[in-house]
Amino acid sequence: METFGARLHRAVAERGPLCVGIDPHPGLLARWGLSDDAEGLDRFARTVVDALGDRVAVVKPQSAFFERFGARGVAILESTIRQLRDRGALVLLDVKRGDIGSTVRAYAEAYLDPSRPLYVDAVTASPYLGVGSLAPMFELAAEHGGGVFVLALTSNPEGPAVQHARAADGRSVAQTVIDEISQLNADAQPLGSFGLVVGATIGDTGHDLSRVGGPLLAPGLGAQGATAADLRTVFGASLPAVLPSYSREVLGAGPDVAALRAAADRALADCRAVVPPMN
Ligand SMILES: O=C(O)c1cc(=O)[nH]c(=O)n1[C@@H]1O[C@H](COP(=O)(O)O)[C@@H](O)[C@H]1O
Repeated sequence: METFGARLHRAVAERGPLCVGIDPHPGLLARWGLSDDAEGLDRFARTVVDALGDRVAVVKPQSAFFERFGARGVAILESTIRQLRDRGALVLLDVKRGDIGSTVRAYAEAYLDPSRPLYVDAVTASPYLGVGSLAPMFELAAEHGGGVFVLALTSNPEGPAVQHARAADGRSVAQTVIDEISQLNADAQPLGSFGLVVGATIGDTGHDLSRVGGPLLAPGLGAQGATAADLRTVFGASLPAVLPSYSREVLGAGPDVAALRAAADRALADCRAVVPPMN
């Protein structure tokens, strides 16, 4: 079985270092001339799949925008995931799950067990109930070749109050998360399956990402104000592991399929200029 890290490494080599999010904000639905209902959501998601599913390495549906429409929205999420996988994109479901371990086990089954309807290649998870509480996710990911991206240093301005706080041993809370995830990737080649989320907006915070061994998802580009050039400041020597992620910046070019493709191509060109090939 090929690990998620190996599959991601290959996808980025073939398609380039880019993740595009599917975040159907009500404002974007309106700009695309779509209704703010399940039908509009379905059309939006299908358009993104048609435009980008066969060319972008990773597509990241944001679950919240599908859950807004209840069972119909989740059914559309299921079919969006299938369509993306059929077109060869890796699907990273942005759900930012985190809970006590026994409940995390159920989340892990929902997203990382290949027999389940919402099965995806990888999910986002929150470690702020303790990294150890996510163990069932790590176990199921390892068992089935999936991936988990754990929040470390998030792109929002509220993040540092929690993430930069000092743990008992003097490290920042985020650094403890970074170090624990690094251990999970020990010896993984060519890339570990356990990633971290580090916002492109955060500047140089002095955190040590040099031993992570897995992918570094970098949201916050475009709509939140960061540019590809900012990745240099945030990631320094760890740039080869960075997977830049854009949502509104690319989606705003729709609904025209050619315009969406051109926006993704521009984003990819900006990222290629900064992010060297993965080691
Ligand atoms: O895990 C994420 O993807 C994430 C982490 C983070 O620190 N900041 C962040 O913006 N995100 C997600 O990345 C997407 C950013 O969207 P845009 O600001 O439109 O590019 C949203 O779906 C956020 O939920």
